[in-house]
Amino acid sequence: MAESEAETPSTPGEFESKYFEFHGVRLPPFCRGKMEEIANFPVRPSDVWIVTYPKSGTSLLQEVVYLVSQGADPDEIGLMNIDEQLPVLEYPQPGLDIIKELTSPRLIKSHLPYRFLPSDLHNGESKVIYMARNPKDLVVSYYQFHRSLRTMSYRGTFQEFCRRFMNDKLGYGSWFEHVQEFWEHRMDSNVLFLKYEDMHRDLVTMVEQLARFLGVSCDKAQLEALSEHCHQLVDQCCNAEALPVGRGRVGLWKDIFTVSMNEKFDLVYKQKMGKCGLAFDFYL
Ligand SMILES: Nc1ncnc2c1ncn2[C@@H]1O[C@H](COP(=O)(O)O)[C@@H](OP(=O)(O)O)[C@H]1O
Ligand SMILES: CCc1ccc(OS(=O)(=O)O)cc1
Repeated sequence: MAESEAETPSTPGEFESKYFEFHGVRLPPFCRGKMEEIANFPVRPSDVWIVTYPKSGTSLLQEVVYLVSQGADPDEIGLMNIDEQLPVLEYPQPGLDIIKELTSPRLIKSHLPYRFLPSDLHNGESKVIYMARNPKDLVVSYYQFHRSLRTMSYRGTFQEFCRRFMNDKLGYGSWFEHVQEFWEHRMDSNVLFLKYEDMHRDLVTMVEQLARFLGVSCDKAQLEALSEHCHQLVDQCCNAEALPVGRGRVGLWKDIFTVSMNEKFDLVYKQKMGKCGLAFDFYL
């Protein structure tokens, strides 16, 4: 989705006008007119859905899920266009009609909040993997993404962007509601709730969890090989020489947040996350 730098700056008004409100949630323009069709989208028992708030490590998770479920080689994954294999439900391309016709088993991604997903998913019709990322690294990542996206051409400061995030005024709505809604469904038999930081902290346990959830049977040696392959995928991004140092690492927010911004953020975090019991690693 990332596009090149915009030539014309986007004023706050222009930026606002790019979104639309759906049941009180700010959604990107490409979701307009298809929310009802999405609610009625036919889900299959063999589907695997990957759901995240944007910039939660969706690409990495899709590679790991693909590897665990299909047993593919990590080098092969690097060469193929994996995004083509795992469409995003609400994106204009390939679109709902094409996704409906894909052969089983389908792997489908979405950034939509739980309540806007196909109602079949609420009825436990297929497996849903949700991944959450600590909101400080996420907001930095989402800001960088908005700066590089021509259609959004965001030219505000990080401070202003962070304020929008804390006030739930970004595309796909409130991060706080997004994660808490899924957290409330973490015990549903068709839901697996994961955290991005755990991919960096304890990938082996995550691979085990994924294999169990997806019904992939493997012995200890196979599990070790799978985990080793998944490590390669994490390294390909976070230690890639071509990328800015430390992309995707946990705790990079510390270089961007000011002390006062951090204090304000912690206050909002405490207010909005309340006593939900969901905790994140902000450093590793
Ligand atoms: N193997 C991988 N491939 C792509 N992105 C990865 C990755 N490992 C970690 N990431 C990180 O995941 C974030 C993007 O999330 P998403 O895939 O949901 O858009 C980026 O964070 P940063 O912007 O903090 O570097 C990116 O660096
Ligand atoms: C701000 C609009 C937008 C567009 C696309 C997104 O998804 S992704 O991060 O490229 O997967 C998120 C937000």
